[in-house]
Amino acid sequence: MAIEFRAVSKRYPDGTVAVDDFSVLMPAHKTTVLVGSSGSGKTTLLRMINRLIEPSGGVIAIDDEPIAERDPVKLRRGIGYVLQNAGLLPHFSVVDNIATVPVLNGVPRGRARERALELMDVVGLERGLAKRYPSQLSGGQQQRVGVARALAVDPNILLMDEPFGAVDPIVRRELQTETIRLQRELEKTIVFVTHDIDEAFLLGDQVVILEKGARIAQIGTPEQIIENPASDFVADFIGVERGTRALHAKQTPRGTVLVDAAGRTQGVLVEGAA
Ligand SMILES: Nc1ncnc2c1ncn2[C@@H]1O[C@H](COP(=O)(O)OP(=O)(O)OP(=O)(O)O)[C@@H](O)[C@H]1O
Repeated sequence: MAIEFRAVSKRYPDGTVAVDDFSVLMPAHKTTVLVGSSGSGKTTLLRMINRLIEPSGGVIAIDDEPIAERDPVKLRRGIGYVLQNAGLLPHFSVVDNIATVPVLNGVPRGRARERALELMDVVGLERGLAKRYPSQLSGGQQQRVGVARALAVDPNILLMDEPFGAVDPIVRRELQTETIRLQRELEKTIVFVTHDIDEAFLLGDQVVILEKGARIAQIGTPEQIIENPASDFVADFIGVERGTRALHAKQTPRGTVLVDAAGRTQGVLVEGAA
């Protein structure tokens, strides 16, 4: 399902303009990443898709149907939502956390639990963890439960708000890889919020770089943005002159290698490839 923002704005009651005239098409079955610094309006954009926040102006449409005309509860049934701290219910076991929403929707408990176990397989959680409580899981495992729970209603759309912000870098990398695998297998339309540009480039088919007021600094594939940053702001934000993206060629007896700004060799230059 494609999601389209048409001239959407959001002004909070205190006068803060969090989103100012935002228009973007998020294609079906692709991952769109919203990336920007703190306060740029990413979460506001995301939460307008499932109507946890109502826009002050403009239209948001899913497959061309404006969501303002849809019943919010029914709308949310088709949309999975994953949050940074996983948002699990502390007194519910893993399996019941995953099964909660289907049970609320009327699926018999036994059937919902069965499906929850299947979803544990999908997100790479051992079924042996099913009876544990969230506090008995690692941060990475909790996040996987959060993803399984979001998938439990079999949504076409998955909203992910900094889902891996609170886990350590190694687990984060694992979860990122899992997200790419899940996307390939399940073909959901994913909207992913992060302030980490590397995560954005890794996961995004389409990356939207935001400035304050959710103004679009650049939108494109990771390749388009890296190869042709639209402004000094974007060049600076994506770090074209720093870290792993600032590569220079170094000659070695066996050929040319590429070295990043920190002096680490990142790879070998293969002439004529790609
Ligand atoms: N309920 C609210 N009332 C007033 N202002 C708000 C409210 N919620 C968010 N804002 C403001 O709107 C702007 C955008 O906030 P939002 O949470 O969407 O940004 P964000 O890019 O997700 O930030 P972060 O990365 O820190 O989560 C900020 O200036 C924020 O202070």
